[in-house]
Amino acid sequence: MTSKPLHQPAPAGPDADPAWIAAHPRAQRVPSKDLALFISKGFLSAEECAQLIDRIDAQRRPSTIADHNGDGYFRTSETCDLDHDDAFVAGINARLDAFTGISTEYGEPIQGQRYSVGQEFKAHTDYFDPKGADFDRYCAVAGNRTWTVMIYLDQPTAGGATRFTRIGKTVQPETGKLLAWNNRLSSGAPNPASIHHGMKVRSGVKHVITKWYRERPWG
Ligand SMILES: O=C(O)CCC(=O)C(=O)O
Ligand SMILES: [Fe+2]
Repeated sequence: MTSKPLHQPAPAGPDADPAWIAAHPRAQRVPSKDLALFISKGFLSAEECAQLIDRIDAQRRPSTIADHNGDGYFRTSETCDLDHDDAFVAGINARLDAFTGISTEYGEPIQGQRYSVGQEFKAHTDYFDPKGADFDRYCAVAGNRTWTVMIYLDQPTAGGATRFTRIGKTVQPETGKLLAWNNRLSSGAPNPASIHHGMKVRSGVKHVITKWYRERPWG
């Protein structure tokens, strides 16, 4: 069943309003004074998740990271750039924009990530370090990342949780479950409390989609 969690019309501005997200009938805010983090179970149906998994498995490549720190095992998953000319993908993208209330031009294209047993993405932030060597390369045009939206497409039989290490919150993968968080402080500066770890899959496989919004229009 496809959920209809949104109240309309979406504001479609450059930034998300946490109060507006919190008002979605199926969104819950995780109690934390340091991070605006929301969970919405059943955002996608199992059928929609399966369709995305098929596309990710067909187009995956090794994942990469910015500001490489010398640890070749930091992010061992595979990544897929989903094709937004595909009407199904474009439809999911529009629903994520409607969930956040952010205007579509601020969004990067949705990516897929796939983790098999032993793969992980160690603790990191989704924003780019303004002092990092790769900042200009990734942020000169659109600015830094603002909000992250992520959806679990399946459930590994063991492992694969997302652990927000600074705020002490661990989220278990569940088919169709959406997470959304603000990577900035109210000042607009990056929020170090957004650090999170895509933990090792111990058994089974894990697929997610990730979408990041930017300070300025993308591309
Ligand atoms: O797979 C996860 O649980 C986290 C993924 C993630 O943090 C990312 O792709 O930036
Ligand atoms: Fe991340």
